Amino acid sequence: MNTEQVLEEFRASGALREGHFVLSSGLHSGTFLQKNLVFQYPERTERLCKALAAKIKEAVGEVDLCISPAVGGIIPGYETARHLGVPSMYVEREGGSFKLRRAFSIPPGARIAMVEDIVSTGLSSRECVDAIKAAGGNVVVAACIVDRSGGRADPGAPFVALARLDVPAYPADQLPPELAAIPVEDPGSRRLHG
Ligand SMILES: O=P(O)(O)OC[C@H]1O[C@H](OP(=O)(O)OP(=O)(O)O)[C@H](O)[C@@H]1O
Ligand SMILES: O=C(O)c1cc(=O)[nH]c(=O)[nH]1
Ligand SMILES: [Mg+2]
Repeated sequence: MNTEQVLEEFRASGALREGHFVLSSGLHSGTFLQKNLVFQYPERTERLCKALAAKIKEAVGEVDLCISPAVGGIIPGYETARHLGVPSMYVEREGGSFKLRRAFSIPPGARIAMVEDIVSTGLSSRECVDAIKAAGGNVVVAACIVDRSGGRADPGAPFVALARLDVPAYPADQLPPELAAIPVEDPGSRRLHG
């Protein structure tokens, strides 16, 4: 699957949103990939994650386990794991930082694929990779459906993206006037329990 085919799944789901969004990182953008609108469709999710699983295998060979950052990573992590024929776990925020909870435990020596939905700055991916390492895991690849950083993000492990875009994002005090004129939405979960 190439970037245009991935974007077509987002467009057809109404998931390619224009407006004024504050991103997980705190940066602002006029474009938001509302992946949950794609993941509500099992067949679209299957197509995307089957392709991501193949790309992971091509890049690093067999893995033993997928681990994703909640909330957005849970569905693509599970579906990618299904195509890789391995288990799927997730980390979730506890007091602001990602932890492996729910009695999940990492088998010794497991080769782990960290599976993220969208990468913007790479911060959430790095936090997830760090949480996996803190739980004793070996992350051999950081994979995502869409990297919107133009390849500049560093997720903290060898990086595989199914699609790659370069979408502008701005600090709050450097907004272009056309963006500043639009009311802001905060669609993610990072600040939900603040
Ligand atoms: O590369 P970054 O700059 O970290 O941005 C990408 C992250 O932002 C979103 O998560 P968010 O924290 O908004 O919550 P969600 O997973 O519940 O959507 C998305 O799911 C990624 O995890
Ligand atoms: O950076 C983010 O928080 C982000 C960007 C995006 O396009 N989609 C998303 O779910 N999160
Ligand atoms: Mg997320």
